[in-house]
This record gives sequence, structure tokens and C-alpha cells, in this order.
Amino acid sequence: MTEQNTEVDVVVIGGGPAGENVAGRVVRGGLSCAVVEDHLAGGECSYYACIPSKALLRPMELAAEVSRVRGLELAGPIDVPAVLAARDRAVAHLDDSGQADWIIGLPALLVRGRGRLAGDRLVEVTTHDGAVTRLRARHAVVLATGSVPVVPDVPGLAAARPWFSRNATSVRAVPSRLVVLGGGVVACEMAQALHALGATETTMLVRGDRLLGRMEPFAGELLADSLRAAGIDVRMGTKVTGVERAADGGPVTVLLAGGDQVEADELLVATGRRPATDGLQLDELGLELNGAVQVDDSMRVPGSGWLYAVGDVNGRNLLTHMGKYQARVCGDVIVARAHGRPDDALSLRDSADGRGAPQVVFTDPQVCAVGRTEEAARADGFEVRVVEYDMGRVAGASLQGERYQGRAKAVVDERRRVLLGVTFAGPAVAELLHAATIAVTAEVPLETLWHAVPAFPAVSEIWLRLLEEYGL
Ligand SMILES: Cc1cc2nc3c(=O)[nH]c(=O)nc-3n(C[C@H](O)[C@H](O)[C@H](O)COP(=O)(O)OP(=O)(O)OC[C@H]3O[C@@H](n4cnc5c(N)ncnc54)[C@H](O)[C@@H]3O)c2cc1C
Ligand SMILES: NC(=O)c1ccc[n+]([C@@H]2O[C@H](COP(=O)([O-])OP(=O)(O)OC[C@H]3O[C@@H](n4cnc5c(N)ncnc54)[C@H](O)[C@@H]3O)[C@@H](O)[C@H]2O)c1
Repeated sequence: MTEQNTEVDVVVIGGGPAGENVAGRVVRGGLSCAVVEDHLAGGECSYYACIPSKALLRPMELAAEVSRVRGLELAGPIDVPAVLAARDRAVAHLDDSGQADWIIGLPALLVRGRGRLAGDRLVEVTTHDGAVTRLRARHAVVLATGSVPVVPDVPGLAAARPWFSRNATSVRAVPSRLVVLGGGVVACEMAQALHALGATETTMLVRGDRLLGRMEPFAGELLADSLRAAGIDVRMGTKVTGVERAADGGPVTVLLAGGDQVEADELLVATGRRPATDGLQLDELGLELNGAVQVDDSMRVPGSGWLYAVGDVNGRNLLTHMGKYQARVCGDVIVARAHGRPDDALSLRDSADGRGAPQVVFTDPQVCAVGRTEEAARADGFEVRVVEYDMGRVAGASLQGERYQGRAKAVVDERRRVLLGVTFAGPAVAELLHAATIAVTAEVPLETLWHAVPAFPAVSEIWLRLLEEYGL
């Protein structure tokens, strides 16, 4: 076993979107940086999560759009091998040389191997051949190790070799019978994609009474209607009591409280993710881990002068764009502190995560939201008024296709007359979201928004309808 020692200004553990962006910002600020990556530069998002899932969903979404436009018809069923090939291209056939070259070209040092904290500003990396590299950071160590799936404690589950999101997004042969455990984002997106790509019997087992539990209830209801209309068996209020599968393979049987059971070729478990902190040795630094690595709004671990955490591992919002935002804050803060410059500018603090991150669920209908739901706003003590509107009544939306089903909801802070949150559910509503994000972030008074005139006949006329509904 060989040992090497290297000193740089900043060491980043994890080369996913968050880690890469920290590296980009600190190098731009004149610091040297090493990125430690155990698997693929680019992280979960690029190869197993956002990118492949959206590549698998897009044909389903477009096919649904076509089915709503009179005079158009698909020439045939979705060409599954072609879709899987397009997915493979989207993930660069799991070849990370493009992203590795980007890191190296910053320039930054890319150290391939598993990193852990070995002391004050010290990271130890074990490479795949067993060699150990010790990286000493002059200024900061940033944890950007992402998250891993939660495995529920269900008898027989682990032995039944369930699928997790990586198996679903990397699918080579779509199972005919699929059972999905969970009603969150991964469950909804992957159930719909795999059903459209050939799963003929798809069952969703949802613990609660609705899908997308963190969003406005109407969004999950519209989505459940659409999934059911597509032939997916969405079962609410279920409790899985056991899972069985013969050791030599064959179908998997999911046992439910009440005596029911579902047999399928594969079981996809999509019951959330937890921060990837195993093996980092945080406890040895005296850090108490309550699930995620807690950070302040400059992304620094409280009580430490040098340890930061960005992206999924800090548990703020498990979304790529939020991890990258945190990374920009974190990188710039580290640069400011390293150069002894003021570190308290507005751009050097995370103010977006606590307000309610923008998110798009890429199903049909799409669901997107930013800011607080009505329930969250009331819980936070705001004086709330909500307005809702059926998007099918907007001229631009009705022109998108027949049977356009959609709904919008705005949550208003009555005292300041600004938006606290906005949710849209409907076909192709994702691009409406950024206008809402600007309005919520900038706290644009409704009286000012009134003068932002939406073009006719675009779907964005929903903004006018919401304001009229409010009484303007
Ligand atoms: C199926 C699915 C679809 C998703 N779709 C979307 C979407 O459409 N939009 C969206 O915004 N978000 C989406 N997400 C969430 C998104 O993937 C994550 O929020 C994002 O990847 C987090 O980025 P990260 O850099 O924090 O972590 P990751 O992308 O997980 O990267 C962490 C990196 O750290 C490395 N690593 C971990 N531990 C070590 C160690 N000890 N030493 C060295 N390297 C280590 C890993 O190998 C990995 O490369 C999706 C998630 C899933 C599961
Ligand atoms: N388009 C996107 O933005 C996108 C897509 C996929 C994933 N993501 C992110 O990835 C993260 C993980 O997604 P996810 O869908 O796995 O998590 P999630 O937290 O969104 O949903 C988890 C679901 O599993 C259920 N659940 C939890 N424990 C259970 C148990 N023991 N038995 C039965 N059901 C159980 C929950 O009730 C919930 O319905 C999310 O935080 C999300 O932000 C984002």
C-alpha cells in the first residue's frame, strides 16, 4: 500500500453536481482544489437520477400530448429499444470522461477513490487499488456525498432483491408486472415511465392517502387520476407486511396488511433517500449526526471553522438545482473567508432553501411548485388567502389539446399582498414555474404583478386569471 500527501486550499468529497460546482467556484476565486470521487464524476444526477429518468419520461409525455391533439396520431407504439438507446446516450454510456475532463480543466485535482475525514482539515482517500492519498486542506473541506435510498424495515424485503431508483433508470428489460412501493416523486415518475414502456400490470402501493405528499393535495389527486386512466393500479393507505421471493429468482410477492398480496416480476422501492454519510467518520470529529449534516446558511457546519456540506448530504432539499445553488454560496463564502474579505453579502447566504424550493415532477400531468403550500404557510403563522383556477379554462391551455386538465393555486400573504407559494399541475406546465419563482423570491406585490401582462393565447395567461380571482 503506497501513501501520498498533497496539500490544496479546498478538498471536496463527492464529485456530483454539488461538489463540481463548489470546485468551479473556488477555482474561479483563485483557490486550488481537489475533488474526491469514488464512482462517476457527475454524480447520481447525471447517470442514475435526473438525466436518465427524464430521458425515459419524455416519450411518454409527448405521446400523451399527441393523444390530446385532434388530427394527430402516433404512427405506432413507443419504440422501447430506441428510447433505451436514447437514455444510454443521455448518460454517456456511463462514461464520465467528459465531466472528469471538466474538473481537471478547471484546473482542479480529481482524486478517484473513497474519501473520509481523518482529522482537522485532513481527508484520507483509499483508491480502488488500495493506495491511500492524504489530502490536507489549507482552508476548507466540503462534504458533497449525496444520498442513498432508504430501505424500509419490512420482513423479507432485502432478501427479495428489490429494485431501487438506479435499477429503474438503468432498466434494460422492462418488467411486465411491476409493483412500486411509495407515492413520492421517484415512485410517480418511474411508475409512469415504466408503464408506458411496457409494464402491463403496474401497481403503486402508497402508504398515505395521496401522492406527492409534500405538495398541494390537488396536484397528487390530478396525477393519481392520470395514472389510473393510463391503467396503473394506484392503491392508497396500504401497509406492506412482508415480501417473498424464492432464492433462485422468479416472481416477487408483496404481502399487505388485511391479507391482500400482489405478485410481480419486480418490486421498485421508492421510499425516500437518506444522506450518504456512511464511512465519512464524522462521529470521530465529535459531530452529532441527526440524519443529515446540519449546516448554517453559509453551508458551514456549526462549531467548525473549516467543514462545509452541500447538496443532498445536508438534507435541505434533495434537488440538483438546490445543491448547485448551495455550492455557489459555499464556494464563494470559502473564497471570501480565505482572502479575508467580508463574507456576509446577500449572495453569500442560502435564503432560497427555507422558502420552499422550486421543483418539477416530470409526469403527465407535470406538477411544479415553489414556495410554501397553504398548509405550510398557515403552520408558519402567515395570514393566508388562497386562490385557485382551473387551467382548462385558460384559452392558451385549452388550445394545447382536448381534455386539458390542469389546476393552479396561489398562496398569498394577506398582510403584505405578496405570493408565498404557487403550484401548477397540468400538461407541460414546468416552464411556468420560473415566473412563479421570481415572484415568490422577489416578493413582488400583487399590484405590481398586475402590470406583468401575459401574452395571449399562452398558458401563462393563468397568471392574469389568478390575479382576477384574487380580486384585482
Ligand atoms: C430517480 C431520481 C430522479 C431525480 N430527478 C431529479 C430531477 O429531475 N431534478 C432534480 O433537481 N433532482 C432530481 N433528483 C435528485 C438529484 O439526483 C439529487 O438531488 C442530486 O443528485 C444531488 O446532488 P449531490 O451532488 O448532492 O449528490 P450526488 O449526485 O449523489 O453525488 C454525490 C457523489 O459523491 C460520491 N461519493 C459519495 N460518497 C463518497 C466518498 N466517501 N468518497 C468519494 N466520493 C463519494 C458519489 O459517488 C457521487 O458521485 C432525482 C433523484 C432520483 C433518485
Ligand atoms: N423531478 C424531481 O425533482 C425529482 C425526481 C425524483 C426524485 N427527486 C428527489 O429525490 C428524493 C427522493 O425521492 P423519493 O420519491 O424516493 O422520496 P419522497 O420523499 O419524495 O417520497 C417517499 C415516499 O415513500 C413513502 N414511504 C416512506 N417510507 C415508507 C415505508 N416504510 N413504506 C411505504 N411507503 C413509505 C412516503 O410516504 C412517500 O410517498 C426526493 O426528495 C426528491 O426531491 C426529485
